[in-house]
Amino acid sequence: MCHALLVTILHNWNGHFCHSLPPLLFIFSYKKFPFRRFILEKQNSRNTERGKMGSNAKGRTVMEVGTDGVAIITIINPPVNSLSFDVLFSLRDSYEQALRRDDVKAIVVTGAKGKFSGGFDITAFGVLQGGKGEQPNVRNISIEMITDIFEAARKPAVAAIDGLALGGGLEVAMACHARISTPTAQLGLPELQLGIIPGFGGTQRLPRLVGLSKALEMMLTSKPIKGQEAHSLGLVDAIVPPEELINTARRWALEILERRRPWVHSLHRTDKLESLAEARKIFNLARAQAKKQYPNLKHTIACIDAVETGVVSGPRAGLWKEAEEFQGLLHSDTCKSLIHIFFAQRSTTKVPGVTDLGLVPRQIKKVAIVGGGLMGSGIATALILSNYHVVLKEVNDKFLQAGIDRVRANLQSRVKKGNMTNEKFEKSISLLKGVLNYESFKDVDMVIEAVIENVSLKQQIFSDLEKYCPPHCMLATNTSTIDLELIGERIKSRDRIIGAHFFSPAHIMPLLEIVRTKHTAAQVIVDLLDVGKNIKKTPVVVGNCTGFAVNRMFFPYSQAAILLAEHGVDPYQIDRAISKFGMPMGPFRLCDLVGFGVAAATASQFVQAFPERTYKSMLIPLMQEDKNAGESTRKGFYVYDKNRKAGPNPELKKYIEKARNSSGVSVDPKLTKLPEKDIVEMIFFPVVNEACRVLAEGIAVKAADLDIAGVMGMGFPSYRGGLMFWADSLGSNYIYSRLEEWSKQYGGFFKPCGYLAERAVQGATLSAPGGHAKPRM
Ligand SMILES: C[C@H](O)CC(=O)SCCNC(=O)CCNC(=O)[C@H](O)C(C)(C)COP(=O)(O)OP(=O)(O)OC[C@H]1O[C@@H](n2cnc3c(N)ncnc32)[C@H](O)[C@@H]1OP(=O)(O)O
Repeated sequence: MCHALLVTILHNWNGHFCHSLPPLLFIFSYKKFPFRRFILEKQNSRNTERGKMGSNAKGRTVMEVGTDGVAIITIINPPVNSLSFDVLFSLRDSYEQALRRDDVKAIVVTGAKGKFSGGFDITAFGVLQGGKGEQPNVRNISIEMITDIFEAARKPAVAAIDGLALGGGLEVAMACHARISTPTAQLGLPELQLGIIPGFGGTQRLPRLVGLSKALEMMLTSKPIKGQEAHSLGLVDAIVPPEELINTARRWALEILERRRPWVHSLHRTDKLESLAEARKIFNLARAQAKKQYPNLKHTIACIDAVETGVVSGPRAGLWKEAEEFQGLLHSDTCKSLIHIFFAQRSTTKVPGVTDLGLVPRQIKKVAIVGGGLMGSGIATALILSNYHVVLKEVNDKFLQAGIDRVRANLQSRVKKGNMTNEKFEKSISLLKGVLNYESFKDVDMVIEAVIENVSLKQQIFSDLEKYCPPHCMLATNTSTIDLELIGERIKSRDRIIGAHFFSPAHIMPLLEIVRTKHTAAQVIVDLLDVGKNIKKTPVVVGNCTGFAVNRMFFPYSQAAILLAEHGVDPYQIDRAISKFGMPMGPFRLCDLVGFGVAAATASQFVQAFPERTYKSMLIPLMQEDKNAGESTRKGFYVYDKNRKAGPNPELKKYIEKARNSSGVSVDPKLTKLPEKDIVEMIFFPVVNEACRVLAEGIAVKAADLDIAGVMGMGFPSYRGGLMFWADSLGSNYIYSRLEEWSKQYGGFFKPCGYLAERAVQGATLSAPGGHAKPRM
């Protein structure tokens, strides 16, 4: 649990997006519209293109014309009806056919299987990002297709939205002349979470439908809204239950044709736009907030710029500006990193040798938790929020009541913030039962032990669990560091033992580190993956070792900072450089937050496990002796006022001096003027080095899992793609040579591992598969 508290704050501060877009009679002219030419060329070479367009290049639309003269165009591209190039070409073809046919009077656009569309096909971003030859340009789709064909159509079109209309999906819907939605459909422009801005006219149409402030909020936060709210904002025109969706939409389309409903071109509405003076104020405020909250990100500002251009110079100019910004952002490191994170997050549940065996997760109905402390009560909260029955066990009434009170407080804080109804509160809390013995464990499907980090206590608990729980019951521990083999030493059914390492507060933090030993049954891993999904966590499956993946990778983070401070780097400069890099806070501020007690205990575990590469310093023990123990004592590397505002500790220099003498090191004049870039590298390259070891030993299945673990567990900036993705952007050779150079000057702490050395010699990336040990099972 060493990083439990740390991780909470980190994540909350991270601010990453883990995890917030003319009625002309159109006569098509082949010569005038290069996009048409592009499409035809693409169609001719479609077979070759298929390979390039990513795995989703199987999409299409189908059109059915009813006796009422309404053409229903349905987008079909499972699983989320994303807009692959195939779908876009086919949508255009269907539209053109509908416009040409005399028996078609009006159009309804919808998505198959209850989903309108999840937006542009993210697997096809690679095609847009280029390669050789002519590449499709989003401007062609946005202006020549969506605006000049769809919105300008001389037959009315209505979007029938169920499930989701996100990104390009909502943008297509906004180009229709009306939108009908189900109440629970999700509508949004989440493009910024991918490092781009909406590119199919979203920056122009959304503000004209919902007003500037709401549109900016929706785009900058990437958060979707539900159909009901979309209706109250004017984004959709009517709300109906799913079974009435298509019929209402087709009737609505005919009523537009008969002029009984307005024929609205969103791009040309102005009634929702604020006055120019008011708009300027909104833009200035949004820019100031974006710069403060996301200082390293350009695309937030680009989004505001595109909206502003449309408001100041008209929507057509806005569309051009949007397309220009989109095209530029596509090639940015931020976009590439965030797209990597998008897929990496979804791939953590694909575990070779486990999830490919055809195992079906068993139903887990009732879960027991041993220990009602901060972690146990957080885990209980997460479970009851997702409708699991929970038995919470403590050793006496007082502790039990405190645990239950903590669960109640966790839920109440949701009610206070308006995120939970009283009814849901009552329902959730009714699922929790407090107990003082193992009686109620006889019919549980899973137990999570969440007591203090004491090996013999845990061993005793697991012996008891084996006695009292049914034979199918999964036996999980929430330990953050202790070897699972040791915990299960006294029991027979070791195949049921698994680590369920939650990060505090467990009901909020998104990461679940699932630890398997070589005995853990694949079925048990599949079961826990399913529980993780149900309680909305991102699981990362890792092997068993001291600190597992997250804590182990990051132990050199604070050690490197202390090493640098002892060699003469100003600690506050280190924290500033690391925060600027994008971490929620620097290592010294973090240490204060976690508390010196936890920091020292964790450090000692790593010193024991990896003595050759831990930097041993007296700095923390010396400060602890004088009751400087971090934020809880209002004195640590910083001093804290009563509002928890941190300021430099004037005595810190003295302690560093003492620690330096005790380590026998001296100030290195070179380091006293260390540039920020070097500070970042000297702190993070040892972390990369340890991550390489984790990979080489098969503790992690793939580098992308470590990227997700670092982003969700430690607050590593997602817009840098995670630790290994970022490292690969610098090159294995560069990292190796720098570590080698520092290890000669400052010792074994920096010594590059064999895996890194090998990759450097080969000129290979650190993330490339192969060459490392089989996953540990
Ligand atoms: C020009 C335009 O303005 C640009 C754009 O439109 S960019 C795209 C904007 N759209 C988005 O950002 C939406 C991204 N998707 C999501 O947020 C979520 O996937 C979702 C809300 C649609 C569905 O969530 P959920 O039901 O939990 O399923 P989830 O596991 O995320 O996705 C299911 C599968 O669909 C894939 N998928 C989801 N959205 C996709 C998309 N837009 N393109 C391609 N694949 C997509 C996922 O990768 C996943 O594939 P997998 O099963 O092989 O791992």
